[in-house]
Amino acid sequence: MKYEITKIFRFEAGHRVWKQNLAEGKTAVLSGYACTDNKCRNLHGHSYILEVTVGSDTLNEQDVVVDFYHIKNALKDLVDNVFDHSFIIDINDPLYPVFKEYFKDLKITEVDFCPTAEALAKYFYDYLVQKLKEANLEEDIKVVQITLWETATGKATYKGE
Ligand SMILES: Nc1nc2c(c(=O)[nH]1)N=C([C@H](O)[C@H](O)COP(=O)(O)OP(=O)(O)OP(=O)(O)O)CN2
Repeated sequence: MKYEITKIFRFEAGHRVWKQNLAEGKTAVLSGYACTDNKCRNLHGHSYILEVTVGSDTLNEQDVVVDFYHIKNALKDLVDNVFDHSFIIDINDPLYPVFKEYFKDLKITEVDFCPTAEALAKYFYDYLVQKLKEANLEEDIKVVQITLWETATGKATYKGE
């Protein structure tokens, strides 16, 4: 892409990485199979920072890829009304039925994957691609990448195909 623009969103949300298993799997060798405290299985929260990068090889008649305003509004409902101040839970999480029963009056965002930064980045990517398709803009504007900062020291990026 000759031109790329990035819009940043912020939201607060809780989650738990129920699949975390630091003592098992091929990558556990990196820590010497030492860690058994899977702390991210606990219910915890993040001040997420979402970086949305879209691009084009040409500028439109207003000399922009797309106005930041439109990118903001394409994701505003999802970020502010769905994710912000919610608890993100995988419907495959063994605790999901308990959440459904006891927290039905609270804001829960249901997803069909373990809500890691990587998987959430792909979720936002797919959502924006679909929005652009619905607006017949998929040829004009490409989603270049989505980066999701989970903590000040950890982020994940999804770039699609
Ligand atoms: N590859 C991934 N690893 C981890 C993810 C993730 O989304 N992708 N998520 C988590 C947890 O949600 C966790 O809250 C963040 O973990 P971590 O970086 O270990 O947090 P710390 O506060 O301990 O970070 P330090 O800066 O190293 O103190 C876990 N892993």
